[in-house]
Amino acid sequence: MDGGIEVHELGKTYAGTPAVDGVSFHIAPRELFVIVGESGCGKSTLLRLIAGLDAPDRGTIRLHGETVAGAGVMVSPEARETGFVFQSYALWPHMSVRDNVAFPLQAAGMARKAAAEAAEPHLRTVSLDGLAERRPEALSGGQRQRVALARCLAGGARTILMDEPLANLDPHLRATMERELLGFHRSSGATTIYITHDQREAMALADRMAVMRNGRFLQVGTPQEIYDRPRSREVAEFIGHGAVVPVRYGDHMAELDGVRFPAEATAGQAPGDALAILRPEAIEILPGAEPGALTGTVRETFYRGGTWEAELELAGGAVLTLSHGAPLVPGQGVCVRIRHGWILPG
Ligand SMILES: Nc1ncnc2c1ncn2[C@@H]1O[C@H](COP(=O)(O)OP(=O)(O)OP(=O)(O)O)[C@@H](O)[C@H]1O
Repeated sequence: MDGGIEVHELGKTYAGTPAVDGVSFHIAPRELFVIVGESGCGKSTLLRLIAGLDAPDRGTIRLHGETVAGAGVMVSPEARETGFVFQSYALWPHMSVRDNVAFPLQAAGMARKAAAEAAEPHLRTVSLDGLAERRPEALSGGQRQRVALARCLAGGARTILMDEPLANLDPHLRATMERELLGFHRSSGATTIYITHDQREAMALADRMAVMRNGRFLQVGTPQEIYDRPRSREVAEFIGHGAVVPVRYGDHMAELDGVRFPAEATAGQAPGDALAILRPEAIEILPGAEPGALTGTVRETFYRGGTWEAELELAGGAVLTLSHGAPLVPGQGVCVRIRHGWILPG
């Protein structure tokens, strides 16, 4: 049975400080699971434990139904049927593109010529068939990335681990490579774990994602769940834009500066003082004052290419984040309506 990836209570401590601190999760077969978190939160350590490059201090890892780490078991990286795509690309510099892709097949015992032929369809998949004779040094960053992907395909990896693979690329190439990575993941049939510190990239790619901090998972869910219903202030502020403001909550409504607006909360949320996350797209800018409107003064503005993002300080002191299709100017008075908010649990 193909059980995907199952990780239970995994822990790894370096010099008395936990880098991975009791993490448990289950990734379904063929899922693309993204782990996002700030530098130093433990993402790479977690990936290295799954790859078998490091041994955990506690917990278990099962890959596709087989225990590969834990309870006295430590399966070598080679025996885990795992492909890596790391930032450093890790291509063989003295081999051509074709030989790099054919390498896992040769390592598995296939003759050189047969391995080179078997590499061809994988080179075509990543559109590198025209560059097969080149050495990695004569490729762009994005092309090297694609060689690493083709090598994963050729190796028949059932688990693909990607550690910030797009970090060295310029923004335009990143967007192209994101599309290619998604296509690659789907055609490979592999279960993929992708780590990044870029929450935008995480949301664009993930079937489900985990937000990691201090060696732990703060929340696991689809990008939309995490964006719309963050479990804590930390998650709300790390994922997407928006403002966390104090409100009074009760009966599916929140009150801010004497104005009530619809608010969702987890079942069992007690009425009373609470914190709400208000996303920019849930705040409507009105042509003028009207009942149920809040008024404020624009503080900072940022042009985001086609839209203006602004911080609006309300009369009561709370600061909202707005997004608007027309220029907003610091000092300008603005009336807004809050369409809905999410009450942070607690
Ligand atoms: N071999 C090691 N020896 C000692 N400490 C380590 C080692 N590897 C990682 N750490 C520490 O463990 C913590 C987690 O590191 P890790 O590389 O997993 O973080 P990360 O989230 O991948 O960060 P980045 O995004 O910067 O790569 C950090 O505090 C790091 O300094």
